[in-house]
Amino acid sequence: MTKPKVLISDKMDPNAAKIFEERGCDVDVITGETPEELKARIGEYDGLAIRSSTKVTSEILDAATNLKVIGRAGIGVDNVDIPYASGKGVVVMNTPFGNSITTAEHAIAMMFALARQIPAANTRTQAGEWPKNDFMGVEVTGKTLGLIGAGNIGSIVAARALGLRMKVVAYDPFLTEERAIEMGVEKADLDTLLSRADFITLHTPLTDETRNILSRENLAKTKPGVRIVNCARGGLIDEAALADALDSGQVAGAALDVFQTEPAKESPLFGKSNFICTPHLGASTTEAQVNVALQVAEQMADYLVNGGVTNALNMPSLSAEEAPKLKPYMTLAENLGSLVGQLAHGNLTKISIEREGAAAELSGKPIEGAVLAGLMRQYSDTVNMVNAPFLAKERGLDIRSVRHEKEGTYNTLIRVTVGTEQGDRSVAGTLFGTDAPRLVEMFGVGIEAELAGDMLYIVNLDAPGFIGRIGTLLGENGINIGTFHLGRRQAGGEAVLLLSVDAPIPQDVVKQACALEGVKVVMPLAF
Ligand SMILES: NC(=O)C1=CN([C@@H]2O[C@H](COP(=O)(O)OP(=O)(O)OC[C@H]3O[C@@H](n4cnc5c(N)ncnc54)[C@H](O)[C@@H]3O)[C@@H](O)[C@H]2O)C=CC1
Ligand SMILES: O=C(O)C(=O)COP(=O)(O)O
Repeated sequence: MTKPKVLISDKMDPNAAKIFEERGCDVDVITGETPEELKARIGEYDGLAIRSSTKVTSEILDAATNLKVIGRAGIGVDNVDIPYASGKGVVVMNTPFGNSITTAEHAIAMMFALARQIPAANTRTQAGEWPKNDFMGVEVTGKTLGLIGAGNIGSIVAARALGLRMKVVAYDPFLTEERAIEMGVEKADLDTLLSRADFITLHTPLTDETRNILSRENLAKTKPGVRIVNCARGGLIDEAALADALDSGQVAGAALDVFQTEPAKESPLFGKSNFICTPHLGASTTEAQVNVALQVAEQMADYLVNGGVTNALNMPSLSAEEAPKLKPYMTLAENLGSLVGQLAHGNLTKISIEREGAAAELSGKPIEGAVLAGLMRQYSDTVNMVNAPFLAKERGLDIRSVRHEKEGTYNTLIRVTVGTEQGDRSVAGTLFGTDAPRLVEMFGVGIEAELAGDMLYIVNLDAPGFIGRIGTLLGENGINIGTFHLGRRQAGGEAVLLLSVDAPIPQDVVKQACALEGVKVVMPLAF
């Protein structure tokens, strides 16, 4: 097997490259390339490891013809076009906790730097001025911290602020009352927070809802003399409005680690005496960089080498231990999806995926992804488990997943039922032993078959002589039959015939088979 190839395109702790190599990947570290250079190179790689500098746009993804996984050594993934990556079947992972303490500490450091004007005092002291009378600070003890975003980083900032004897008011639409009590913070709406906070720190991702959350209008609602810290994402604050608010004194000080446009080479904020900034250093500590580098390399290598999925933003998790156990189920699931997809001719409105017995104990999402991948392969060659659920939803397919803990006839079973214009159609399969996927039921008829290669599906009226006639027809056309599987509901009723053949069946042979007496359906299948 050729080794997966990974490109590290942003500055990353050397532990990342080491882990990739140890885990069986070839790795190149090439940082600081232009988008054109990256576009020209990316086609060679199975994995791309990044921080915030590399912008993974749709153009880059179009050129990334072999790419399977993007790993973000850090938290924010706004530099990756995730919907586009999902559409291309590329898994996007991040390391959601590795740098959160470090970033929370940076926010607290910025808050103190603002409260005591440390950067300006330092500059002027070192210039020989000794400006002791120019820097009157404020205490943080007893002050109110307004926390916008109370997730991983926000809650660490809250804990540190409580330790500093501050009061914490949090605005986060997803924060429950119980969690707020557990964190020791007061849950508030945004306007209340703005009117009460002496310090505001931001800890949300940049989304359509959070963009410009500190707009000109909202800055005007703040308590006069507020100090604002943003170590989350540029774009959360209207920078021009913030510059005006600093000039008017409405905002007494602002500290930004992140800017709307990065690298920020110019800004209306630069040069203001009550403004502090750092060049996106929130995650830049030795500890955090080792954490995220190790973690991203381990996660990506797991996926590329073993199929394990951790911390993916566009796919359910799957541990490296569970991945090998799931492998035969994934083949079964994909084949069942493919079978119903081929038989239903695309007229599908809904699909239900049932797991019974041992299959019910396994993660449902990967099995669901594999069924949908098999199903959606009728429409697109580039479909895989990552993009199949998105494509299925795009087509308006109603997807249901059901688990039955109790075993039925088989100790493990996957059943796929699709809703078509002609009514519901169901197929089911099991594993023989631990790793041999088998179809065991098709449209209510018991039939045992391995779904592989080229096959022919026939429904006919059960009558003597038919099997001989179909065998003769295929033989006369030079088609060799590999395996032969029969099933029927009752003697003399409808019978199902599933043949595996050594080559695809030509259309004219299909037509001849359709013309045979008693034949109702003839359909070539491929797996
Ligand atoms: N400056 C730096 O170097 C670093 C910046 N960050 C950034 O910090 C931010 C927060 O990271 P985490 O705490 O790990 O993320 P998280 O996902 O744990 O927390 C984000 C919180 O924001 C809340 N939220 C979402 N929409 C909101 C809205 N409209 N209003 C208020 N709250 C809302 C969510 O409910 C969630 O609780 C991210 O944008 C991340 O990219 C992270 C690491 C380093
Ligand atoms: O993890 C994050 O979200 C960060 O913003 C850190 O960015 P960086 O890896 O330092 O470019």
